[in-house]
Order: sequence, then C-alpha cells, then structure tokens
Amino acid sequence: MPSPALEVLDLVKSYSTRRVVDEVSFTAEGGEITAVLGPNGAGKTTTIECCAGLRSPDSGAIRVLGKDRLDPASAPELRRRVGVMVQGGGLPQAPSAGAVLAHVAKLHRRAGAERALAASLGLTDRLSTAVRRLSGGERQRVAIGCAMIGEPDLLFLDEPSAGVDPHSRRELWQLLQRVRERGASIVLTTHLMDEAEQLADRIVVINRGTVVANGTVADLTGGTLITLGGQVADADSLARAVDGQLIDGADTTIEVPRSSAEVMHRLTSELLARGLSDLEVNVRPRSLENVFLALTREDEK
Ligand SMILES: Nc1ncnc2c1ncn2[C@@H]1O[C@H](COP(=O)(O)OP(=O)(O)OP(=O)(O)O)[C@@H](O)[C@H]1O
Repeated sequence: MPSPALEVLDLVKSYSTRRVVDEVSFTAEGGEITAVLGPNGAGKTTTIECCAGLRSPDSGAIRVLGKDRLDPASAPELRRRVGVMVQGGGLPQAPSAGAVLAHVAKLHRRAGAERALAASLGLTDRLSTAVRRLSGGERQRVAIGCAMIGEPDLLFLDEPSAGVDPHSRRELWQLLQRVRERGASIVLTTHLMDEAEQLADRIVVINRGTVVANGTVADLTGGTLITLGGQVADADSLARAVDGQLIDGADTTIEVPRSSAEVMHRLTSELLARGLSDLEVNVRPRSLENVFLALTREDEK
C-alpha cells in the first residue's frame, strides 16, 4: 500500500473572526484520485490552498508526500513535486498560451514538454493565442497544463472542469486517469457529481467547514431508493415494514439497505394489502447526488 499523499489533521482557518475551516481531517491515499465536494462557501478552496502551501492555517497539521507542509524546510522539495491549479486558473493574461506553458516547462527543466501536453489537452491550435483571448474552457485547460507539466507526484486541482464542455471534460478525465496510472496522486474539488463518480477513488464531503462524509463512492452511496408512483397513506408504517426510512420530498421514497427479494416481497405484500396493486414501484441505487443533497441540506444548518 503506498503511503498517503496528503494527511490533514484538525485543520482550522478563519477569515477575521469567521471560522471557515473547522477541524478538518482527511487522508488522500497515494496513487488515488480524491474528490473534495461541498456546497459553495463550504471551505474547499481554503482547505486545498492551505494544503498546497498558498495559505497559512491557524492550526492543525498537514503532511504532503510525507513532509510537514508547515515546515519551511519542506518547501523546495514540495515546490518540485506538487502541482497546483487554483480556482479560475490564475494565469497571466497577455502572453500566448504556448508562451505560458513553455515558461512553466522551463521552470521545471522540461523545456519542449509543452507540445505533447498541449496536444493531450486539445490545445495545439491555440498555442499562439493570447491567454485573454482564449475561451473559458481553453484557459482552464492551459491552467491544468501548467499544473501538470512538471510531472508532479501530487496534483491539486480546484474545480478543473469549471467551464469545460462535456467532450473536453471527458478528455480531461482520461488525462487525469493517465496521471494516476503513472502513480501520481490527485486531489480535486468539483461540483460535478458525475465527475466525482467517474474519477474519484475516494470522496470527502465538506459542509460548513467540517468533513461530513469520507469514503469510496460505494461506501457513500450504499443503499437503494424505492419510489412509489403516488402518495401513500401512513407511509411511515410502510417504510418500517421493509426496515427502511422515509426520505422527504415530493415523491414517496423509502431508502432500504438492499432491495433483496425478501424486502420487495414485504413491500409488495403491504401495498397489495392496502389495495394499491396498481401503484408503480421504481427501484434505483442511491446516487452520489442523493447522498450529497442529504448531507448538505440547508435546513440542517
Ligand atoms: N480571503 C478571504 N477573506 C475573507 N473571506 C474569505 C476569503 N476567502 C474565502 N472566504 C470565505 O470563506 C468561505 C469559504 O470559502 P471557500 O472559497 O474556501 O469555499 P469553497 O467551498 O471553495 O466554495 P466554492 O464552491 O464556492 O468555490 C466563504 O464564505 C468565503 O466567502
């Protein structure tokens, strides 16, 4: 088992008196893609920027590639081994995309590497265009290229898919999977549940500055949703009859750990006994989006 790429312990960060990261702890394993999810303002960027060395936390410990991030002596090695893409890209606007990539390649002693990388990012014919004239998605891909060009062992990407169209996003996912295949680790933030489901080995959900869930997609999404195609009187007792839980919402939806034949038999027996033989019964796995919405519901604030 490779050692962790990132270990965050009791991280705290406040802006003035407002604590926006409140004792966050999680681990990103080596060779894995870890997705950090959370609503707007949850504290994801602040957490990532502390881990990437762009912000100083108030307290807590951060180990990056086995090194103490907060020890200035770690900085030179981590600068070489860690790639960072900040939210929005953080690129200079006047130079061409090619000049920006070439400059960063030279800083990493990889002069010339920008051409192959630009091709894998679908940017070959945009290299002579000034960054400010690129489309939002193209700029985003240049920023990702800058973070990747040094072949880092750990890559922090803050919303890499923001503004990227669905075709380019799929190419980006393939590229990130190739980065993982060569043994590097990636920690990314995203608002796209399909991105997290497709890419991430592990998911950390942050809400209001604290970690509210942490695990693989399968760990988080275990469970089945049974939705009934109409209102049912005393739905609570129906849910209890199948050892399930009623989920709030417009539909009558019950969550059960497994939709085994036995559970389905109990459910349909109950419905038939209630004279609801015509009722439609829809069974589907719990999606990451279901889990995310339940974990970050406004009324729980
Ligand atoms: N430099 C700053 N000064 C003051 N407040 C800040 C600063 N940076 C962030 N904040 C506040 O801290 C909170 C957390 O912000 P952060 O950017 O970490 O959230 P986020 O989860 O990345 O959100 P989003 O998904 O919208 O990017 C927000 O309420 C934000 O307004």
